[in-house]
Amino acid sequence: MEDQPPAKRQAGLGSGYSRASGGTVVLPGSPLPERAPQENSRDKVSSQAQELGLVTSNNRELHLAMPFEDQQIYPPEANPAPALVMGTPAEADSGAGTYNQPFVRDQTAQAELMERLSVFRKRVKSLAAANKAKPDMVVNKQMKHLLPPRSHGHVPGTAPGDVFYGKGELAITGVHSNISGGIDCLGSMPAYAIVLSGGYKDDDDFGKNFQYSGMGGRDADGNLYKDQEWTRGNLCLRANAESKAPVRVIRAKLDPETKKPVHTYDGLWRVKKAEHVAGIDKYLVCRFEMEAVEGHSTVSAAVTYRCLKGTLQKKRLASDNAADDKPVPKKRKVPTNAKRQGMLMADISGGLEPHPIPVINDRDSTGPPQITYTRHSQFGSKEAVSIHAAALEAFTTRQSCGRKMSKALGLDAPFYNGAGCLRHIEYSGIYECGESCKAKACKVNRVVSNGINLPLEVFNTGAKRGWGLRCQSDIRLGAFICEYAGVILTDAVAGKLQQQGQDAFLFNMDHFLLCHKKISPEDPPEDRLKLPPLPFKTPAGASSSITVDIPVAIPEAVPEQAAEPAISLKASAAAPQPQQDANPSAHVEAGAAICCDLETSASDTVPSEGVDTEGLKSKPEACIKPSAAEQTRPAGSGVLDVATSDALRLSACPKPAWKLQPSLTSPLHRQDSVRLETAKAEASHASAASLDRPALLPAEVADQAHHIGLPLSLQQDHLPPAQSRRGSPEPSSASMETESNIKIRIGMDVDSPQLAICNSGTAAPAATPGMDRSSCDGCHIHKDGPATSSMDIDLGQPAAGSAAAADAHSHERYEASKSPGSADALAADSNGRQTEMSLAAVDGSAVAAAAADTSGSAGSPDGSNALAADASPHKDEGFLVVDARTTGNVGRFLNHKCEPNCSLAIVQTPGEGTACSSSMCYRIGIFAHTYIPAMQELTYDYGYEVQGRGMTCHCGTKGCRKSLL
Ligand SMILES: C[S@@+](CC[C@H](N)C(=O)[O-])C[C@H]1O[C@@H](n2cnc3c(N)ncnc32)[C@H](O)[C@@H]1O
Repeated sequence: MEDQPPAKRQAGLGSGYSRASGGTVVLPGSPLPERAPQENSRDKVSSQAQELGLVTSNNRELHLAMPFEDQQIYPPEANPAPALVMGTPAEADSGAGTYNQPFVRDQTAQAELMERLSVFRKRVKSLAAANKAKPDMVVNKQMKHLLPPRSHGHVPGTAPGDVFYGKGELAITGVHSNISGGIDCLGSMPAYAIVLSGGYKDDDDFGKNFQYSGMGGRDADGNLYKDQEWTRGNLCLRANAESKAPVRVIRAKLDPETKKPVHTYDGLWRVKKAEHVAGIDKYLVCRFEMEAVEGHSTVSAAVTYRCLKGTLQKKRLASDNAADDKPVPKKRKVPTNAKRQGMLMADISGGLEPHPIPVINDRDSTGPPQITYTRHSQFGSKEAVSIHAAALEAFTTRQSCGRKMSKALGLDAPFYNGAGCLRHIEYSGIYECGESCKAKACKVNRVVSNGINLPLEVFNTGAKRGWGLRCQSDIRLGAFICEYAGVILTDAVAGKLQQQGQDAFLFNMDHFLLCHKKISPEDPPEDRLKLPPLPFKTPAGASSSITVDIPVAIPEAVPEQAAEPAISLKASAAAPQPQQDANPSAHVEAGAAICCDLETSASDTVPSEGVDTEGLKSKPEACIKPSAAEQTRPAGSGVLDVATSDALRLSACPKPAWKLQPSLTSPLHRQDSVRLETAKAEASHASAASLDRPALLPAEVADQAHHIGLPLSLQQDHLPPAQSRRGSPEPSSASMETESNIKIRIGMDVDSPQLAICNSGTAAPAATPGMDRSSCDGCHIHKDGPATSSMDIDLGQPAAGSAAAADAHSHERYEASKSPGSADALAADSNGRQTEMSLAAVDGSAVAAAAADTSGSAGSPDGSNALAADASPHKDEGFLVVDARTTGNVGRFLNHKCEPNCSLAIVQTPGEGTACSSSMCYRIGIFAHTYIPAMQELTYDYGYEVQGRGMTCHCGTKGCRKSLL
């Protein structure tokens, strides 16, 4: 290497040049850049060029484009630096070199190189004009004999920052001789050059250093399907690490205008570390940590990251944002020219998501869906904000660190594995960490917070489900898909939308409970859903509830004149009660049963306390019958003072289909009350016949209630065939009553209520007027035993033909609420069109108000007849609903399938980057609960398991329930 002043850098010229970021791109077939003749090499070059016909008409030689005019690593011209020193002979043999001197380009060699490149370009151009396939490969083969021998270090004549168009040009100049592979090497010698294209998941580019994954074991999409081995290129690169021989690095990126790859020679780099580690695809990867050789390298792509894909791009963007102190990724430039067939929009997110989300319709002429895209939910009202804030505050153990929080709650954290996938897909409550958590383990606990990381696309399903969502790549089990974002509304506002039939895009925030795998109550507790407690405790004045739609099994058809269903209460387990709880005037011994037989007739008068409680005390092992006066009311009701120990059983009478099996760990107190209400509604034959959908059985109701914090258990005694989980009820005759709706409200002043409540579901045999209680097999009352609680029993039955009766023909609403101050209440009632279970945190008065509210006009002041005439939709000011009708994200495009591939979880994340006014935020996360191959529609179970307004399900799965709300 001789001492030479650095060459004057020259920008690309001419009409055939397009600018790539930071440099000049020389395109094949374009006029080559011209420059003024140079004294030192022109004659020689010109004669050769003349020979080859590679000189311009004005006798000028051709040159490589010389980008990076603002290049820092070159010494200023005024102060020429010594030439490159290749180190000691030994080092030179190994290719190591010291590279301790600044770089200087060899101009003579540059001219020779340029000449060769010119020939190459000309030939490629002519072959391309003749439509020859892969002209660069062909010409490369033809000119192979002109290639210099492979060597380490800079190829004489090149300089960091030089731009080449295609691997053919890299090969013909000797910068990277392997025209098809990423690693240029021979045998087991240290590698000469690598191309960093950013196409592999395990690559990661941080500019001045990067991580390079080895060769082999990949399928056509770049996914690993087997372990990489220390052979061929991997072995050679490891030799670089051992010998310190530098590697030429070429970064590939797409030219933004031509969309064709542009290769930039980024100079010399060393392999700092070579290791065999588990990659993202779980197979072993040969991974190389690369670092730049100071003064001999540049970072051409660091400013654009266009060569990076997927997680790499996201990581780069994330680190960029962190550096810029911006919480959300930079807005991307949305590509405008759609290439894919049927692509209606290149990116429905308008650049807000890290990946473009195209809208594809290759089936018909339907236009793209019109929505205002939002990455995160926004609050629709101040009320929604305060309910949300109250729910958050309710977590007294709330800590800013999601990991600490989950520990405090005894949850099975960490929630995510190293690849950001849920460790258990049945998680339903997840606490993520924020930016303030600095621990390494906290950093992986930010999956929903980090946002969408999959190449999703909206597409026309063409299967009567409208638009749907799918992913262009395979999705791993437990991977986060997206959140369900929209405008957060209060239950009250959502109820109105629901009344107007505008509920297709409403998502109840506690709906997730139904979207999870249901586990039998017989399963041991440890196998059940791993749920965190939900916000029961609410600051005074605030109100929050969790609402779940729960359909209930439709009982057998009932003759029209059938009257009263019966309910029996039975204390089934004996255990000593604390003496202070004993009530000498009214108690029932543990193991006793209470049978309530209340006759009903049409009347608007609904006494709330009509049961002869004295009779209960004095007539053990007898059924209670209402007084003659009470028989005129439409629904029986009453209060029973019941002694119970640590278990209480409520069973249908006379032939129970389901039993209530509360297993109280704490004794009930005297002021506790259990209210049972039942109502029958008359339905037309048509309605009954249309009940083609099985309902959620009470066991599931209780099971789910258990999982949201009221641990319930149920026993199924006799399940009528008509009520099987997936079966359909028997159609009734025209004059039949089709169901019995039962409202149950249980209040307890205990800290850990454990109650099981179940709809008896046996209206037919129980609802015969004047039924002899002797048919109440096994119903008996014991007088003895401590009285520790009281029960209100309401058996409500709306008048035949009333609006309530007409509307409440197929659904029941279950509501569980707990007041912070006094009583926990669990109630089930009929609410007409909607069947719901809600877990509400309200103050004491709100409980009463809610009860009165749901009771409709026939409700008594104390709400005891809450069920009877209620035909209105959900009226409680409960929890929150996400409305994605017009404002939302891709979550709104996931359709329902009865056998879905995704499930949902409530995720509490830091409020950073969201519209949350508080520091934390509830979000609905959608996760893959199975491995999902690319392009398969992403779906979840909407959870509507009872027939609603008759929308037919078109999910097409084997287990389709045929209907969705
Ligand atoms: C949350 S949106 C899903 C996106 C919707 N497909 C679209 O085109 O925008 C819910 C609506 O999609 C339709 N849908 C979803 N799953 C369905 C299914 N399995 N069968 C029939 N329609 C379905 C229904 O119209 C439903 O009200």
